[in-house]
Amino acid sequence: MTSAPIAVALDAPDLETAARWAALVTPHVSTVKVGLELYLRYGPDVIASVRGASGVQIFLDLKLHDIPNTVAGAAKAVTRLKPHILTVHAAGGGTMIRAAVDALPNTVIAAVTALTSLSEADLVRLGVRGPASDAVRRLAVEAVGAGAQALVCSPREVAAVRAEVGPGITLITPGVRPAGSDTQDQARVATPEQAIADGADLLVIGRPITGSPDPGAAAAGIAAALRRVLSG
Ligand SMILES: O=C(O)c1cc(=O)[nH]c(=O)n1[C@@H]1O[C@H](COP(=O)(O)O)[C@@H](O)[C@H]1O
Repeated sequence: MTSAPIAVALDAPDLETAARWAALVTPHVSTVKVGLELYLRYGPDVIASVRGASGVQIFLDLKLHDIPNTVAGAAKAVTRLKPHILTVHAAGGGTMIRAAVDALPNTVIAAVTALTSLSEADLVRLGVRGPASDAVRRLAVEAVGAGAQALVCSPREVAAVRAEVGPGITLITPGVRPAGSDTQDQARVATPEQAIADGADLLVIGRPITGSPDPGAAAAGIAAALRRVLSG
């Protein structure tokens, strides 16, 4: 059975917990995501701990956002970790995104458009013109034009982004919540089934899995639901 297109966000306070979660979910999912919490506490060694002996893909979510020269240097600094995916903020602009793409040719550079924790009203207050989906599409066009092979957006915009960028770009959606589960600090959310039906290629899911008493079973349950959508 192939693993489901899910990146489990290992947002853990300690390495032991992250490695335990990774071991429990990797039979069911394609990818595990290491973000700022783990990386800033433990540094690059965290990657080997969560990768373990499995063939799971590593999504390194550092959301780089700086001038092009600094982003290029930061991207080169993680080369030896061989991440499958590395995030940068699309708002850093095309030249910055291109710098990351050129610095890490064997890694998929994923441009984060508008954080899923921001509501439509938040975005307007921050000066974003028009609906979120328009802003996300503008950022997506900029990022793809600069060579980004993947985009991070909310599942609410994924269909509009797909229509804009076509089939060749990997669309990654956080802000995913199984029906009835707490949205917590996420604002622009949808269910896993809806995200996949609307064209997402990889779902980032953290607390609905890692906050469960049995993260392995939670991952297996969502993976089975996705398989039903994908085969239907
Ligand atoms: O780049 C990301 O992965 C990301 C972008 C975004 O817009 N929203 C977002 O939630 N994320 C990440 O996705 C994960 C979502 O976790 P949960 O809200 O626990 O499912 C976290 O690790 C976030 O850092």
